[in-house]
Amino acid sequence: MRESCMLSLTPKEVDQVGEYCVANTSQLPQSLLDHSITTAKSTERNGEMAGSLAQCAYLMSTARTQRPKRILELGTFTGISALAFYEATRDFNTEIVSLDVDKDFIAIAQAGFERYQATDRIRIIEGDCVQTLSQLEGDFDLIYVDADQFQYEAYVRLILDRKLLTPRGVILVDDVLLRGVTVDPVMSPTLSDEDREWCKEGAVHMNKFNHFAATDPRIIGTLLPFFNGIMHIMWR
Ligand SMILES: C[S@@+](CC[C@H](N)C(=O)[O-])C[C@H]1O[C@@H](n2cnc3c(N)ncnc32)[C@H](O)[C@@H]1O
Repeated sequence: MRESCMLSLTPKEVDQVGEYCVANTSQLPQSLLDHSITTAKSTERNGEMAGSLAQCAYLMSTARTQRPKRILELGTFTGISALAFYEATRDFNTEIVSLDVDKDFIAIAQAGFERYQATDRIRIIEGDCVQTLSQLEGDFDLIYVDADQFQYEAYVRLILDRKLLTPRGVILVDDVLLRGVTVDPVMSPTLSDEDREWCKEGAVHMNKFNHFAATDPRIIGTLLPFFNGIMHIMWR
């Protein structure tokens, strides 16, 4: 039984698999294809912080299944995941609220939303997520957590304590495996020393977060071993 193992790939092979997934995925909208190029050109390290097109397709399918009235995103970056939610929810008139602290990223995202005429349903709130979550009102059917990885537990605790998630809602928390370094500091041999140090620092917080998500009595947490690790959370 090895079906829970992630593929062991070199960075080049990861890109190849990503391209293959996109080529075999239905209807990725042109806005996302274009915005992924804009993101790669306008941010450091080829827009590495952005969700991949394959991951955007996964977010779109989840949003379509959930048929949400409201989506909350923590971590806008250049807006590609928010745009994915927007495209997926054209039939549901979903309101999308996206949080980020970085003015420069927000400006790129906002320009993209204007270019793709998505400003009618996407609203960005600028500020630190912990502060914004402490004041945000309303409830959300889908919450995507993709901001400061050191703060994940604080984010999800606030979401639960403040009942920002609807009774049948879903929280998706990105990057919880940190290229496998959350599991074992020597995993992913092709990681650079710099990236490994960063992942090792994050892993301390991520291990605490994953344990919290798996054991908090209010929720069911399921750690999914795809992309960079996704924690799927719903009310128990
Ligand atoms: C991984 S990126 C988000 C990627 C985006 N969801 C996508 O798929 O393209 C993380 C984002 O979180 C933002 N961020 C980091 N710390 C934050 C904080 N404390 N509060 C709000 N946003 C934060 C960063 O500015 C960055 O844009």
